[in-house]
Amino acid sequence: MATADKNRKRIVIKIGSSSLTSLHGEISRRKLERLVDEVAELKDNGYEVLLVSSGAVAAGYRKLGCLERPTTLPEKQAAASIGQGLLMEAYSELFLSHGYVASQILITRSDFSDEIRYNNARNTANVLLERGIVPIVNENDTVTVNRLKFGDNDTLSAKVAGLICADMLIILSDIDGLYDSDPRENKDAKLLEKVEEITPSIEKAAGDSGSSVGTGGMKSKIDAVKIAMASGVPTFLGKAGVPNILVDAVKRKAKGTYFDSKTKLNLDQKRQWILFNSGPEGEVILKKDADLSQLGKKSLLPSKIDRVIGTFKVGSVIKILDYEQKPVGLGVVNYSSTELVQWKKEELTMEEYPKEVVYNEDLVCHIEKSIPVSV
Ligand SMILES: Nc1ncnc2c1ncn2[C@@H]1O[C@H](COP(=O)(O)OP(=O)(O)O)[C@@H](O)[C@H]1O
Ligand SMILES: N[C@@H](CCC(=O)OP(=O)(O)O)C(=O)O
Repeated sequence: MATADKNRKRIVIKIGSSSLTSLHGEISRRKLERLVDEVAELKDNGYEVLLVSSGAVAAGYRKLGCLERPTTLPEKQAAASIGQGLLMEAYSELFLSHGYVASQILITRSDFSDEIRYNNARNTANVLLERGIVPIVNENDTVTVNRLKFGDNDTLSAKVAGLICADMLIILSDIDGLYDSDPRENKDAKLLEKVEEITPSIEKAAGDSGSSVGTGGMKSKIDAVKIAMASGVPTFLGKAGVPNILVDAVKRKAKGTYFDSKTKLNLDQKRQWILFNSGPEGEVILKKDADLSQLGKKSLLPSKIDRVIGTFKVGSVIKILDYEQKPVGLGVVNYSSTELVQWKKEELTMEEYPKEVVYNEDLVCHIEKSIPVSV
């Protein structure tokens, strides 16, 4: 996908809590320094870099008076409130020592489910990147509620990489890539150097748990990779702290796992927003004879709708279900649920409907089962 300045490659780097902390779960200055040195080297080589950094909770919990990383949401939020400032202070100082300015962007899931705020976030990031700043993104932990959290920064980093049309997403973790089974449980686990498709066996290999300081584990990294792949962003997963890992990763020489989509879904930004961020509000069920092969080629016509479920307004994102209620698409609807229900009752003819139910350009369809949808 194209970036704003074609000559400058755009890289998003995600670093997890476990790669920024000491054995006791507190932020390690040495690890932070090493990361910033490497990011600065990429900047020196002409790359635009956006960093998605975890670590707010880790940086703050001791000062909150907790002996260990807290587990309750209010305590984590309070720790993040202390730690985020400290983390940014350290990043700003370290980047300045290389002659680069760092900036902070805090995002919640609800910022991304609002299309206007989503687009604003892109505009802000674009200005910062084009002016040589290093934006540092984290979830706005202090205000998010469990139900509406990204929860882990892996998913957030993939959504941000799609948002700014990154040329590459680099996920740095405490492990040197994806293995064919959890290396903690199987010492013979093998590193997968190249992955073109997230198959069920890869999902199984990733399991579901992470380390004691990270929240995501390998599962959330694979979910993130699916989003990045669908958005056309090649992704690398490797170990933080390995010398030259960032420069080598962009040259495709680093040890780790490279994820390159074979299917090239390359969703445009509107469709990325619909699929990964919008949060559908209602559903329409298609008629039995609706030709599903036309979905995605043409706009969705009122005559294809059998039933309307739930309440939605003009401009909401709705799920499109086939006759057997299997999801076949998502799209921005041009009518409210009240209008659609009423008009169906009145048996309006096609000519009496002023427009299609969902325009083709506002519709994502044939959603591969493997892609996590924002529902
Ligand atoms: N198939 C797998 N390949 C690699 N790591 C795995 C796999 N399954 C589980 N893991 C575990 O996932 C951990 C990385 O996740 P996590 O601790 O959340 O990292 P981070 O803090 O970097 O987000 C690894 O340390 C590893 O123990
Ligand atoms: N937003 C949280 C990060 C959540 C988290 O732990 O993420 P990760 O380490 O990437 O699994 C923080 O800054 O502490």
